[in-house]
Amino acid sequence: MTIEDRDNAYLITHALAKDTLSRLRDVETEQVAFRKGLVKLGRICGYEVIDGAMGTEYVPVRTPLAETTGERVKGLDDVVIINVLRAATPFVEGLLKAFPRAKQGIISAGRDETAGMNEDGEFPITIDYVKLPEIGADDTVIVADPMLATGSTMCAVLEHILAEADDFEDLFVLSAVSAPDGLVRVAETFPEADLLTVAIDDRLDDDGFIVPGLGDAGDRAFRTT
Ligand SMILES: O=P(O)(O)OC[C@H]1O[C@H](OP(=O)(O)OP(=O)(O)O)[C@H](O)[C@@H]1O
Ligand SMILES: O=c1cc[nH]c(=O)[nH]1
Ligand SMILES: [Mg+2]
Repeated sequence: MTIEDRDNAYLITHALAKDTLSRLRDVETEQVAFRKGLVKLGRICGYEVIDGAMGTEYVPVRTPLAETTGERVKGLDDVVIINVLRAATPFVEGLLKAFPRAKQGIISAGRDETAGMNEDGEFPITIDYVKLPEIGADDTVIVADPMLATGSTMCAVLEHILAEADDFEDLFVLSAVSAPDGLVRVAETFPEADLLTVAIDDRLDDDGFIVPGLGDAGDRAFRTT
């Protein structure tokens, strides 16, 4: 099974998204610029979700001069954004500029990197904090994590979400950079989700890092090593 076979994985192709990601990839981009870049990318991706998936409806508008008809985005208030701690935090800050009234959830999920990848290319994932808002049938749920590497974190996160909510309008997994293996793992395991990513990179290295990728997004944004 390859990405080309999937009908639930999509590339975000906005030129500014590609430009911003290229700056994030640059090893010379330091913490503040890196964090701001993730915020910017989140905002662009949010606009792309609105443009590609949400549609508009006609509404009456009274300007200072006349009655007219305008357009409003459908379902803009029925959005749930789930922040996968920690690297998604600046990414979500940007998404919230596109969805300022979104309900927000948090899932703290981390790879156990000392355990390493198993023979199936998965990491053990520790989830130690989950706080989700109520998810309703009209809600568009966006699960944000800039990095989708082996997909282990996202699979664990989606399992949690789907255990609490199985009725929603749409479920999007939004990432900046994905590795082919992880993307396929998540797309196959969760056919009810649509996967959106700005780039699909070449491969994972032996430590489970995306190559070329952008390094450790959490460490670069939070200045830890
Ligand atoms: O697809 P996977 O192989 O699971 O890898 C992706 C995960 O790795 C990173 O988180 P990390 O565990 O480094 O935590 P952090 O965000 O706190 O740095 C990243 O933010 C993803 O959550
Ligand atoms: O390349 C990777 C893989 C997982 N997490 C990251 O931050 N970067
Ligand atoms: Mg990390």
